[in-house]
Amino acid sequence: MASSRNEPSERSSPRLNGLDRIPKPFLIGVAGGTASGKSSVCAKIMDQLGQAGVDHRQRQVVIISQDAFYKNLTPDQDIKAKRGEFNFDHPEAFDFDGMAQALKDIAAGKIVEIPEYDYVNNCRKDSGMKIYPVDVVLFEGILVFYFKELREMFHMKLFVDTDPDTRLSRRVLRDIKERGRTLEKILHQYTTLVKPAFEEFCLPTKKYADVIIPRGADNTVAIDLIVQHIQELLRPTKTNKRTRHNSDSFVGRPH
Ligand SMILES: Nc1ncnc2c1ncn2[C@@H]1O[C@H](COP(=O)(O)OP(=O)(O)O)[C@@H](O)[C@H]1O
Ligand SMILES: O=c1ccn([C@@H]2O[C@H](COP(=O)(O)O)[C@@H](O)[C@H]2O)c(=O)[nH]1
Repeated sequence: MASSRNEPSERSSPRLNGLDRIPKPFLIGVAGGTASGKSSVCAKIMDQLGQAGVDHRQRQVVIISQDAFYKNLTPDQDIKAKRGEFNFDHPEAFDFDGMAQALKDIAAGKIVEIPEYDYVNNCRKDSGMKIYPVDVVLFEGILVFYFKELREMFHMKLFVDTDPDTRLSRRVLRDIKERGRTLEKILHQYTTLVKPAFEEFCLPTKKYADVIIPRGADNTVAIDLIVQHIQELLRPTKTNKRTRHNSDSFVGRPH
């Protein structure tokens, strides 16, 4: 469960250019199918905002994965998960309340503890990640636009749109290398659960995106434009100097 405290920030680094005038973080949702490149796109955005090499306690941009909010499995579900038969792609698999509370606390400038997820053992790790007050939050996951309350909190919504064959081949390589899976189990889980759930729950949320990014992290033009746009939005001008609230976006486009 995410937890939060009203501790004062222990940091002294300067805020991102101009953000000292904007008290709330800029929340960006990044959705897309499995292995579409959501994490890679977020990493590139963070890099281009000049934050990649910065210590996590000093950072003004943070990436949070929705996967941190998978519910704990019951013993029966755990047995199914080990066989590749538990549906991790269904909205019910996520702790929606935990996600919403964490985002609200981050938006309120609190220090928040986010769980870390262990894909090998299908459970949360004992350790978590402390999120200090930041200027920009990139919240990525397959179903970040599925939950209305969550969706409406984002100031910018990106959908990473990568060809399904490419996604499957990347998922196979990644899950064998990093998530302790066998080819047989990956393909079984993909065809019976991941692909149908993508079509039912993830793909229909593409319509909520402000920007669709074809080819994911390879799309340097789209990423450059998004980074420029973020920097432009966050820079105070004579006309947008007023304080921004989540329900009072100064971004031109209505959601
Ligand atoms: N443009 C790319 N070219 C080659 N491999 C990529 C590319 N983008 C992502 N990958 C790889 O594909 C896998 C999934 O990418 P990732 O960014 O983690 O996707 P997601 O967060 O959507 O699951 C990772 O192993 C990553 O290194
Ligand atoms: O224990 C787990 C948790 C998740 N998954 C799969 O992960 C993807 C979501 O992560 P991406 O980084 O977006 O690919 C989802 O499709 C789940 O099926 C898992 O296999 N096991």
